[in-house]
Amino acid sequence: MSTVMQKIKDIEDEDSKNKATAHHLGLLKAKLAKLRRELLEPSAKGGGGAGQGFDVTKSGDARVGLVGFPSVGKSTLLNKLTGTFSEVASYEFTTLTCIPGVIVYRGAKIQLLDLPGIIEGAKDGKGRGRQVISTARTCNCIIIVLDAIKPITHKRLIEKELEGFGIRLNKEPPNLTFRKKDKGGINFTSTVTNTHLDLDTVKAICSEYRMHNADITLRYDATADDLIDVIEGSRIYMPCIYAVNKIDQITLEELEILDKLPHYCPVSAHLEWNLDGLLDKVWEYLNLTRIYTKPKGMNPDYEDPVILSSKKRTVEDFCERIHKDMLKQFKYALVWGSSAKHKPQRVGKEHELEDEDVVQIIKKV
Ligand SMILES: Nc1nc2c(ncn2[C@@H]2O[C@H](COP(=O)(O)OP(=O)(O)OP(=O)(O)O)[C@@H](O)[C@H]2O)c(=O)[nH]1
Ligand SMILES: [K+]
Ligand SMILES: [Mg+2]
Repeated sequence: MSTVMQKIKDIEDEDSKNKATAHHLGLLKAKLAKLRRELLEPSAKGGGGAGQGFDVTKSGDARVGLVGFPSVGKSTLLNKLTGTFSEVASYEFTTLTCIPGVIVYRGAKIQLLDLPGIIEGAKDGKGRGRQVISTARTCNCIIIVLDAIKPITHKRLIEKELEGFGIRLNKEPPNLTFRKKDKGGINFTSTVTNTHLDLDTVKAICSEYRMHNADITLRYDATADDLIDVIEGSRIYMPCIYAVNKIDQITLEELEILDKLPHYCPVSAHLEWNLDGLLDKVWEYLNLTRIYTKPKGMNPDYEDPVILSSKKRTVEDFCERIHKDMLKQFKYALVWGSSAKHKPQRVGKEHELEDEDVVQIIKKV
């Protein structure tokens, strides 16, 4: 283990010397990604254990995790948002395990996870860091909690810990294809101008993975890291909100600056300031789809929507959530709402639903 850690450090040192050429840098990045994976694989010995999260059952329609340095106010936030009890104290590492709570918001049940504080080096096995970040990987959205009176550099440190564990924040999966072949060498094409990658760099990265025959097509200005992410796989792309807590401790001028930053949400958990704003943002970032069911001849049930994710929201997904045999009996559906062209529109099971649509399923007789 220590040798892997040492290798990582050596590469990071070499990287920071910044003398390397683009393709050499690409090679270093690939080596680094491979070593990190080695470190996180279950076979790895010692160093805080493998990438196993806390054993908390998933429940509800979505899972949101609170991640941050110690004593930034994660537990205070959980208590105020969910009414669940998690111990709060002025000393660091008060929370030692994962404490779940539930928020019912706009008819959706959102599981909120309070997690132990992480420190720099968490991804490499310091403290309970790996367990925390493994659990974070199971979330649909992460709230990075920052302390308004602590240095702003903390944000970047937390991001690096999550990135080191394959979590990509507020980022779309790279729009590039990588196809392994049996022969033909490295074939690199791009539909746009590339400022980061050239054939040499791509070849250096591929050779590190012992891949000498592959078709690589870029559809945007991808970086070496993006290519490595695609080759490595198992990356998780997740929305992230930066909740800057303890704003009762800063000036109005400072608050105005924070308020303008993208993905930021200033709050005071203790004084319950802007918790509604935070919930609104969580809702926005989760991008859930509420579907109201309308039984034949009756009004829609607006109290208890079926909650679908933004990626799985066809009529078929809806049917599967209602009853396992629903699809067998499915004839067509009537849809009212923003996804419908008429009121109602008759649709098949491939139809994509929108938030707050009303659906009536017509069964075969
Ligand atoms: N001034 C101020 N203090 C706060 C606020 N929220 C939390 N605190 C205080 O910050 C300290 C740490 O709060 P916790 O909720 O225990 O923080 P945590 O992030 O869960 O800490 P660990 O579990 O140790 O990682 C406590 O003394 C809280 O009372 C806030 O909005 N304003
Ligand atoms: K604490
Ligand atoms: Mg805590």
